[in-house]
Amino acid sequence: MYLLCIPLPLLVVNPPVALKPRLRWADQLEYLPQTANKLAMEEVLTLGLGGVGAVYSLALDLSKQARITTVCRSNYQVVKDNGLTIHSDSFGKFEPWRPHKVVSSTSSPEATETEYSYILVTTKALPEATPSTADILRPVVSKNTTIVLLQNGVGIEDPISAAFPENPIISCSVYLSSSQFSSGVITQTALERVVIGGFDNGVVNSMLLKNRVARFAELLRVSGANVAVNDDIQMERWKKLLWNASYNTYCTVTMMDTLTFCETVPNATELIRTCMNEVLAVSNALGHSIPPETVENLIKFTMGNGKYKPSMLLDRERGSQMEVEVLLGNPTRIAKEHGVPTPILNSLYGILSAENWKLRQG
Ligand SMILES: CC(C)(CO)C(=O)C(=O)O
Repeated sequence: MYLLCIPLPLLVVNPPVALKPRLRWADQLEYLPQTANKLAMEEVLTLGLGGVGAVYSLALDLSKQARITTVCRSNYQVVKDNGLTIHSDSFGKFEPWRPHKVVSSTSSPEATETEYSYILVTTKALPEATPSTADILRPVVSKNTTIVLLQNGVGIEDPISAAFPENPIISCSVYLSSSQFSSGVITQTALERVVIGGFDNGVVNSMLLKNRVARFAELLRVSGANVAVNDDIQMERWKKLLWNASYNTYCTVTMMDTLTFCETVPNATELIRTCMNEVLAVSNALGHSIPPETVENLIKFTMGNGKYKPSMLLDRERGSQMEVEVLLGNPTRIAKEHGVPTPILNSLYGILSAENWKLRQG
């Protein structure tokens, strides 16, 4: 059993950034229906029903204020016939849990007949994959849809925002120890925490975005989820990247869980620390203020905890594509644009890109 609890320094929510100028009355009125509809049933579509997708779909369902349609691919038949078995330390045991509707694709008539207020994207973030996530979403995104990204990495919002500039996007930093070890059976142990915030693309009205974030947070909170709202969600994403760009990558290269890597590789701590400091330097160059002691706190915490297999290692073991672009490719490109040297991240990017290529060859 692999357990991981995320240390407090990683979870501490920053104080809100400076208040934005107040909207005029007329602008506020325009968005009043969002508040007036507060208790209306939300139509929610979940793309991807693995560990993260299943647990947060269940959570939204438990709010009794959301009707869940799920798009399933590999587990479509199993979920359609039997529902999902979910054993969740946070939300309880469900044998089975059934979404309102199960569909096999976003373009199927059963999927497109509904207008969704929220679409949850919980698939792996693979910007290089075809069809792109934006293309998969296109048939089900309508004028009033808010797109919620529950994915790892940085820069993940850009392609979605480019495809749907008028739709609010909620970006989420998810800490969830949950996996689908066999088709349709999901296990989630102690860790459950999500930090959410609006993605400001300069097009979507900021009051509308704030309302959509608040409503989504409320839905999760009602169900008992551990949710926090942070206006500086990008800082949260970079903070999480400290862990993902170091432990995910070294554990995957060595095919070792965190503890085995730390205990058997003589310079493990030095490797992790250098990697985290590179991520910190890029994040500083972007103007995010992650406390520097976060690095040592994360190392101390991870070394003092049990064996844990990061998601990237699980992907490699399954022979699936790994999130190399969003955990390493985007950060190294951003580093380059800002003149920040990242030799360790660059070399991990090269090595893991090669591994991804080999996985694609089968
Ligand atoms: C934080 C953690 C460990 C679980 O959500 C993760 O992001 C991963 O395994 O990739």
